[in-house]
Amino acid sequence: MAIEHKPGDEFDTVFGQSDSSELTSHRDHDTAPARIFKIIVIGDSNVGKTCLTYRFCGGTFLKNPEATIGVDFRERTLELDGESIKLQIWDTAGQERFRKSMVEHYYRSVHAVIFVYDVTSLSSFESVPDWIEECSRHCVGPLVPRIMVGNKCDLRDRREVPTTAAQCLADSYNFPLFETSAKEPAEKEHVDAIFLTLAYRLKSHKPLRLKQPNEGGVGRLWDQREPEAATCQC
Ligand SMILES: Nc1nc2c(ncn2[C@@H]2O[C@H](COP(=O)(O)OP(=O)(O)OP(=O)(O)O)[C@@H](O)[C@H]2O)c(=O)[nH]1
Repeated sequence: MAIEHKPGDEFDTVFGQSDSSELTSHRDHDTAPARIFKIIVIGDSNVGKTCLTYRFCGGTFLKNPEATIGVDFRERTLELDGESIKLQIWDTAGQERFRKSMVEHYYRSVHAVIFVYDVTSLSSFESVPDWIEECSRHCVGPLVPRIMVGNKCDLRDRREVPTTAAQCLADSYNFPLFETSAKEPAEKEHVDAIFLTLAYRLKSHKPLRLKQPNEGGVGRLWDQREPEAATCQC
């Protein structure tokens, strides 16, 4: 079941079934435990979920990633306004055969969802509503922040998904949209900023605006409203 979290909540028990001792780690400088947030990254196979999460948690572009089987976990602890926040990123498998036994685990007690598509693959973009529907089927409610990320923007000549179409779809769900590249070194800070935006959102539960480098309208105010039926007229 999705959790509505408020400032001051603690999430130490969220991963009660995990065997990771990291999850109970505490801040070095005092005794307050870091709040832990589970973020799942969802989307078709090959869109770059592993590379995006690796870029954020490892700082570099992962060359020759292998298809994710089940789930890979990555973590990064952030210091936000003096508070230690630990993001536990669940890099999920895009291939059905590698994910079907794990789906229930993906969505259990999730705090935020990132839907990834590949801007050079129209089919990966067209799959986004199916991923959103799967998410809804697993009772992830409107108070769980969700964002859409179009990856592989470095492949400018191969783009198949126009920003306008992506923005239209994102608007129909009231999700913020970001376009980036896990590969392009110049986008490193932007990848960080996307995850940071989520982290601030989770921490404060308040609307937050991320300024994009081009200010082209991609990346905007969060809107908690859940549309009754998402429709994209584009
Ligand atoms: N040009 C470019 N290639 C990328 C980018 N991100 C990932 N790739 C490549 O896309 C391919 C798939 O990347 P992954 O990160 O493994 O994709 P995935 O979505 O995790 O795939 P699954 O584990 O099968 O679900 C790899 O060959 C990556 O090198 C990017 O931003 N730009």
